Amino acid sequence: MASTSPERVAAAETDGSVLIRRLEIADRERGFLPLLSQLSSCPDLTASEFAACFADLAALGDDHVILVAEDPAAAPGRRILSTGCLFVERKFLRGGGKVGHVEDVVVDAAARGRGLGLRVVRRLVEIAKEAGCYKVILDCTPELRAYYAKCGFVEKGVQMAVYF
Ligand SMILES: CC(=O)SCCNC(=O)CCNC(=O)[C@H](O)C(C)(C)COP(=O)(O)OP(=O)(O)OC[C@H]1O[C@@H](n2cnc3c(N)ncnc32)[C@H](O)[C@@H]1OP(=O)(O)O
Repeated sequence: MASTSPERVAAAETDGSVLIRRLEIADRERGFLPLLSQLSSCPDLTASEFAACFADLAALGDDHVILVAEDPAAAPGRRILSTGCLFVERKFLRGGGKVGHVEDVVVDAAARGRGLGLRVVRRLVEIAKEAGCYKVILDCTPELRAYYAKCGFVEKGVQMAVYF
């Protein structure tokens, strides 16, 4: 995840106004946590708590990729418009195969309907393919079936969970 990782994948792409790139530590000041709170509970982290979490995830290298979509023209604290995460799970199955898990996809409420969610998820799927994953999976609510179908996913199986 960290921009300092030697095995970092080249994730950046731009349409001229919004840049999609990997999460940077400075994104705490650009609205990353308030954006995540539009998806689920995401209490604020101090700068040092954020840095510690960033370092833990950065240690996973290209097995944990967090993308953000940044609008450099927006107000400084509201520049991160979208995010999504890819976790690469390594297996003994399939000759030491890899499975990509897409998690924590969210677009700022004011920026929805502009194709940002599609761009972020498609880029995550490309990264998973480039990493050698044989499939990419995710969990979502029934209401999001059509959105993820637009992103190239097909329905498969049933989600089960134990919450603590
Ligand atoms: C694995 C997970 O993380 S699941 C959690 C997903 N996140 C959330 O539910 C958080 C709240 N919602 C959001 O952040 C956004 O609404 C998202 C991420 C679901 C969609 O992001 P957007 O940027 O608005 O979607 P985007 O504009 O890229 O839409 C792409 C296509 O999907 C369609 N679409 C978008 N949202 C939906 C929806 N809820 N239901 C059906 N179709 C949808 C769009 O109409 C568009 O179709 P088109 O290309 O034919 O015009």
